[in-house]
Amino acid sequence: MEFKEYPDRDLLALNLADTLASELGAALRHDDRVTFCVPGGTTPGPIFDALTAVTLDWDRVDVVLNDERWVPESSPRSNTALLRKRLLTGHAASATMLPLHTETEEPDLALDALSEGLRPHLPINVLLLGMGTDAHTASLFPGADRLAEALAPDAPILLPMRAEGAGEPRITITARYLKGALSTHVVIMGDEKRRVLEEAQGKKPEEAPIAAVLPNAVVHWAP
Ligand SMILES: O=C(O)[C@H](O)[C@@H](O)[C@H](O)[C@H](O)COP(=O)(O)O
Repeated sequence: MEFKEYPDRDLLALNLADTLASELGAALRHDDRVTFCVPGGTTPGPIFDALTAVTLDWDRVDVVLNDERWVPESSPRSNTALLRKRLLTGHAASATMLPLHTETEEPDLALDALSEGLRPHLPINVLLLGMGTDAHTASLFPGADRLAEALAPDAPILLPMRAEGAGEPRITITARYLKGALSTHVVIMGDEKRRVLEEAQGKKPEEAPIAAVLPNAVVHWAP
């Protein structure tokens, strides 16, 4: 794991957006299409804002969420809606969003169709992950009902996930396919998340799921 510390959140957002854009650019020189996998939640908005100002062959970029909350796109908790608003705009408006949500009542019913939609776009070229203060990443929550399956080496691409700390049911890319990414960045802000991340390094992914992706990750932190 590599740890990068920034003096403040604005500088983190600008520098990390720059790093992600140059990795996407390098991948685009090599491949016809490139998969960029990103978190929802509150942290990545300013990074997305900076990315939308970057000139890239966005029309050859496929964007997919790490995970989604099973709520309609009209909900303020919809990560899909966040992406449409903050990432698929400006220069990045020509990128393609690979869906991680459908209007079915439960994520379980949409799993096969969404997984088949993702399969041709794997492995992920550039992966950005967030982390919660319970050490979850994507929707790999400690204590979640299907965490063991999602951490298994033979896991399917997607699994539904229900956990106490998660609010609504979720759908998540499993650890196997997150770990298969060609480049991995984790973004965290604040002292509490830094402490949680440092402690997670000595723990098993069953206890602190972020530990599953840390060995190959660059962690970006600002106070
Ligand atoms: O849908 C989600 O909730 C995310 O994808 C999730 O894994 C997120 O990255 C962390 O919960 C951190 O969230 P914050 O950035 O809001 O702290």
